Amino acid sequence: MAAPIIEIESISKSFGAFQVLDQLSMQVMPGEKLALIGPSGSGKTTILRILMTLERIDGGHIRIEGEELYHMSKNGGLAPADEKHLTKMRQKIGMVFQLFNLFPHMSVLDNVTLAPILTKGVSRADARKRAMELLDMVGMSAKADAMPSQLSGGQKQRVAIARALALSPKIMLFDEVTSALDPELVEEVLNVMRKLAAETDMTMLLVTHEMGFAHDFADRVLFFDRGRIVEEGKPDDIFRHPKQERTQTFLRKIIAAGHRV
Ligand SMILES: Nc1ncnc2c1ncn2[C@@H]1O[C@H](COP(=O)(O)OP(=O)(O)OP(=O)(O)O)[C@@H](O)[C@H]1O
Repeated sequence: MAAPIIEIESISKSFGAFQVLDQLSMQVMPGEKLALIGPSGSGKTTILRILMTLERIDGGHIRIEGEELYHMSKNGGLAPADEKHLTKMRQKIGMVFQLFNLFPHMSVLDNVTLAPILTKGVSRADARKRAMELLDMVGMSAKADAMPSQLSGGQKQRVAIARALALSPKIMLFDEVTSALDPELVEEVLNVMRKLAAETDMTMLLVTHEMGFAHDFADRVLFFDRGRIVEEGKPDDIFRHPKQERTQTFLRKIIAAGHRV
């Protein structure tokens, strides 16, 4: 049996007195498509940010392909080891954020080529060639010379996906990537994600409030509440036959609000 690509072991994280994650453990297998669902504030986004080393952990272990992501630092506390290690680990993971985070003063093409040129030393010509392939894949090659301000939210998000893919990560993290979009733009972004799921063997972790999409997309769904995994299973088990009362209550509210699960 293959080894997990991500191993999270008893991690804890507090912001001041507020404990967001409480001894959380989970494993992700290579190529798995995972949906993280649950009420607001349950810690889903924090997990993605910790994997991306945008937040530190207070305790526990995270291993990516068997390699420790955080080490005990000289002044105590767990932190990414050093710049070199951090760069290497970060290249394994791409993240797409709710608010796109494109560089506003750079063209679409420059947004996508920047990281490979800067962090991997890829030549400008090679970076452009790869960027155009990726922009084509997300249906944005015609806008390669446009500036982000000239794009719709859905277009920006598709560029952000191409940019995250430019370092050829093995793991992609999607943090509520459609929640800032007008409803008519949601589907174009979800279609790109469907395509990625179908055509690549990347490991994908998705934090979402789109339960219908999570149901179609995921191999496994994790339901979070107050920094813990309350229930996990195949989408049909979680969405059609949730066992835990907290999962049932959460889904009842979603359905009552008129959403598909
Ligand atoms: N940098 C921070 N400083 C202080 N508190 C924070 C910080 N980041 C997150 N939090 C708090 O931690 C809790 C968990 O946040 P997180 O974003 O992980 O939840 P979530 O499950 O992703 O929620 P949502 O679905 O609303 O995005 C929230 O109460 C949030 O306010």
